[in-house]
Amino acid sequence: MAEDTSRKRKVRGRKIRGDREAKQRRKARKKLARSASETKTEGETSGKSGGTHTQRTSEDDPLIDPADAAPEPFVETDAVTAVRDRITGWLAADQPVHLIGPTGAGKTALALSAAAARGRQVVLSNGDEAVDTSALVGDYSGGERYEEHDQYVSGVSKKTQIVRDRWVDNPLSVAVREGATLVYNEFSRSDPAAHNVLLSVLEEGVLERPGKHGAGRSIDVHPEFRVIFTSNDVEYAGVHQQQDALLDRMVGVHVDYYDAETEREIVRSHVSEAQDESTGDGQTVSDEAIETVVDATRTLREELPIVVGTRTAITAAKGLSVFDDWDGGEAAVGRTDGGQIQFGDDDDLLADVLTDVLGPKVAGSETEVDGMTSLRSQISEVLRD
Ligand SMILES: Nc1ncnc2c1ncn2[C@@H]1O[C@H](COP(=O)(O)OP(=O)(O)OP(=O)(O)O)[C@@H](O)[C@H]1O
Repeated sequence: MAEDTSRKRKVRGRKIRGDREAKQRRKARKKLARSASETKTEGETSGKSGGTHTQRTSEDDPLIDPADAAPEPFVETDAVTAVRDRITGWLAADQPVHLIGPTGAGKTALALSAAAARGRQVVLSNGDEAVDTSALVGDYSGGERYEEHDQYVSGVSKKTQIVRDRWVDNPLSVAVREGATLVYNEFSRSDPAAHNVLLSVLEEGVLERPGKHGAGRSIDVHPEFRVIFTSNDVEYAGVHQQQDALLDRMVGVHVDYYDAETEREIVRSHVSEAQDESTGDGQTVSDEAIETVVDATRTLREELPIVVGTRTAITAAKGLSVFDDWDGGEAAVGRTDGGQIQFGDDDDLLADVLTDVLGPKVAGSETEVDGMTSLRSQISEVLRD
């Protein structure tokens, strides 16, 4: 297997975030933030004596603390920080950013990292056929019971039970109101008509909430509101053609698969994290094994007519860390004295694992068996070269 030297770069300033104590501290902070948000009002009052208010509950609240939004583990090599800095730079220039790239290249991780780096709350939304305007903006959800107290004179008062429709803001409204960073993943999967509301948000700084009655139908966009869109480059062209007017108001940053060294770092960080969580031990897949998996993934990416993203390498490496005693795999791998997986001359185990990982992409068609069989032989062929 040819090593990819063309894109090999010296990696400086590597940093892997992912220490368990820091995670626990962040969880505790998130819990605190949640309990605070339970008493936060939406700012709607009845205007009558005694007053009423609508309380948002923590389940309604899509706001994520920036520390919790930061992906973990997150590797920061020069290649990663270069793209992330482009994104944060455009956000600082008040430009909506659209990350376009192939599946599994790291768009979501970059979007979340860039959003978290702003230090403002983050709101996540996922594009889908079912997403319409109300899924973005909000809707009335059931009745809300509340009491009004009218004090006429001392000792004479009236209590009235009132049930009214309760308006619940959805991700776009919450982000716009709070000045959060909205990460709208795979936005091109949604019907373009749902995005009409985004035009006035981005152009005029006003969000219309079409279904809402009375005052508050439109809200001013908070000056710190920002949005990061992501889309798969194939789907971007093929699923729903979004309005030119919307595309015209965002900048596009292309995200491609990283260089080999960065992909190794990413795989290593995920394998270590998985090991830490399940056994408390450190990395048990050797650097050589990770290098082999990443090289194989990169070669298959070039050779196969299916998408072979960084996620493939991560999953294969995690598989290798548990399947070392698989029948037929013994010739392929062994363990060093330190317990690390080492590859032998035979790549059978690696081919089996990669076939399992990539199988779902070829299965399900009428030629399922042929697909899987030919996938296995193509993988073996690539590994032999
Ligand atoms: N810098 C990074 N550090 C650690 N892991 C990363 C990094 N970048 C990407 N990954 C990991 O690589 C995998 C693919 O990344 P991600 O999900 O962000 O890609 P994507 O382009 O959004 O994929 P999709 O198009 O399928 O949604 C994930 O497991 C992610 O955690």
